[in-house]
Amino acid sequence: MSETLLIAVPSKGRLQENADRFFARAGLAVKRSRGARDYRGVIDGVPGVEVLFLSASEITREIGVGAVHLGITGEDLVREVIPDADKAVALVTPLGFGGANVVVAVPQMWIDVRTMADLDDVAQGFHARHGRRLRVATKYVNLTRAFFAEHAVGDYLIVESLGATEGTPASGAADLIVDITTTGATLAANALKILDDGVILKSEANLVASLKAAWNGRQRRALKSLLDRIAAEERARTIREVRAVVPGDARKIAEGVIGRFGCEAPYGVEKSGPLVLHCPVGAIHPLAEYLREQGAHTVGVTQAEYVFQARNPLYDKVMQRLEG
Ligand SMILES: Nc1ncnc2c1ncn2[C@@H]1O[C@H](COP(=O)(O)OP(=O)(O)OP(=O)(O)O)[C@@H](O)[C@H]1O
Ligand SMILES: O=P(O)(O)OC[C@H]1O[C@H](OP(=O)(O)OP(=O)(O)O)[C@H](O)[C@@H]1O
Ligand SMILES: [Mg+2]
Repeated sequence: MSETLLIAVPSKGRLQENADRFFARAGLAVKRSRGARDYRGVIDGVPGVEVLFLSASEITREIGVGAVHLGITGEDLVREVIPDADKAVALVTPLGFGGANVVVAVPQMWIDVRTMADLDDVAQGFHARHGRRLRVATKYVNLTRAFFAEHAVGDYLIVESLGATEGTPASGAADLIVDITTTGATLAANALKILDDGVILKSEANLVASLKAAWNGRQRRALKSLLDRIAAEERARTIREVRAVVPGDARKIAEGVIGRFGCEAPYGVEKSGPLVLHCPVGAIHPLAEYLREQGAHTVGVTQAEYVFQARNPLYDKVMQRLEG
């Protein structure tokens, strides 16, 4: 393999646009090389990185065998496609898009079937009544097998489906399905309902690192350089910078709000202030209220573009998994 770090990025489908936006947010300009090799690209200003444009399912396979170092793909695909995924990959960070649940859904007409236990009852009597086993249409064969085994449902047959899975109960090709859903519109249009305990996985797009790939020093440095920008953007997005001047000892107030609101004082606090805090987005309003109760005249809140920290939790996570 070459010396470069290979990162696989969705080239089409519903993850592509969001993946482009994710890189842009982190200040990473992904450039497609022109000409015959335009399924490859580079990232401006980050040497030693090569980008591959693939479909989400191809990305997942490549990560699983260690043919690429990093990729963006759905957790559903990771768990379905990669054997022993927990050992083969590190989920570096969830990306906040591509959200979808993998679910067990049955015809709405099956009014007595609400849970996996009910489904087991149906499965057990099914062969005697119909002369064949219950059929489950899905492309998530491995997730289905594992989930049904967990619920001790054994008497069924998987019908592999590569598209229009939701239509198979109506067409008679299957009795129920396991598929991915976001809005539920496709299930509803096909008169299917999700079992009460039938959510197999809540998935979203992740930045995923392969633990099977060869990671030499140059590739690790390139990873650090990428994750440095990604972590700084993530930190900036999830906190707000809060400024205030309080009467009295600012260090005491800082101590209080750090415990109470989950804030940090990243630049330290002098006795005479001012307070500069990094606080979780959800804590901003109660914090602003509190600081005014403590005598602050004005509380300013801004969103940083990047917050670079000495330790990079994303890089550390990958290194721990590689070395552990
Ligand atoms: N409503 C949804 N339906 C399907 N996939 C979704 C949905 N929402 C998010 N996703 C994510 O997108 C992934 C699939 O993306 P997409 O269908 O665009 O590519 P793909 O299935 O890999 O393409 P192909 O099958 O052509 O190789 C899913 O595995 C899932 O992680
Ligand atoms: O719950 P909903 O919001 O209705 O979304 C779910 C549907 O979207 C996906 O199909 P997609 O459009 O990707 O077509 P595909 O089956 O060809 O991948 C998925 O396979 C479901 O059929
Ligand atoms: Mg699809």
